[in-house]
Amino acid sequence: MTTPDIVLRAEGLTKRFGGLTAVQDVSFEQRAGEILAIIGPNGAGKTTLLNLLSGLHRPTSGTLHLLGHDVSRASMERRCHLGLGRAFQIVRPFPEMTVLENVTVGALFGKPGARLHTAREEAWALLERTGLATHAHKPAHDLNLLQDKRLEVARALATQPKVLLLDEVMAGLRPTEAQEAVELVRGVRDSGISVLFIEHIMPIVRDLADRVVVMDQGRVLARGTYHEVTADPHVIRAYLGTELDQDVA
Ligand SMILES: Nc1ncnc2c1ncn2[C@@H]1O[C@H](COP(=O)(O)OP(=O)(O)OP(=O)(O)O)[C@@H](O)[C@H]1O
Repeated sequence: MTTPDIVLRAEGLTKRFGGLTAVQDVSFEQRAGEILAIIGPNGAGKTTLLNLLSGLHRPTSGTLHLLGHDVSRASMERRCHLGLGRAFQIVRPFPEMTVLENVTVGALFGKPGARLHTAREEAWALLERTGLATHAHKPAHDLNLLQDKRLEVARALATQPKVLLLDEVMAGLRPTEAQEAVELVRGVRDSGISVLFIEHIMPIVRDLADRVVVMDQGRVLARGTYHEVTADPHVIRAYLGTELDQDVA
């Protein structure tokens, strides 16, 4: 099956928690092969939006299409099987299992009916690709932070996504490690997977994103290329200034 031109289409997505509207009337499209960044100040609703995309939350209103399928009310499993993968900011592998076993679980989860030996072969290939092959037989709790993040990306890739959601996976990395992680994400995109990521570190957004959606107080404040949104006076007022001073180098 060919991948549609638009992999994600959110229309009027809204999420209320009691009296608080965390995400309000958010609409955007992600094109196939695109790296799309979601940025905005603390509390802007970025994580809630990602939770609406992955299926952790159901929207109060609005719709979401994934690869042409209406998944507005679909479970996380259904979205995963349709081609959505997610790596979390707080890395949560199974700590006692080896790195290889952790990725194998991802490969089994992503494909109902997958055979164990096929899943293990796929897991090996992903460990090579994410630079973790030499750590394959270590328990996951022995990895350092960068390796943990590589493992999280490998586990998400093991579900064979067409769209990968990344939630601040660069957080806490040293500058050289962040650059390695940037290369990893570029490699993921170059393999044909569309990537949507939340990030606070602006140089990473500049280096990675084809387009940027800026959120503020639950709404979309601006969208465009990095240079377009960072020149937008509304974005500068609501978010930038201090953020632009941060650097990964
Ligand atoms: N499960 C929940 N129940 C109630 N309120 C929530 C819940 N999740 C998020 N919120 C609220 O929704 C708003 C948006 O939060 P969210 O975590 O989505 O923002 P964010 O842009 O990801 O922030 P940060 O950059 O700090 O992670 C905040 O006011 C937050 O307190």
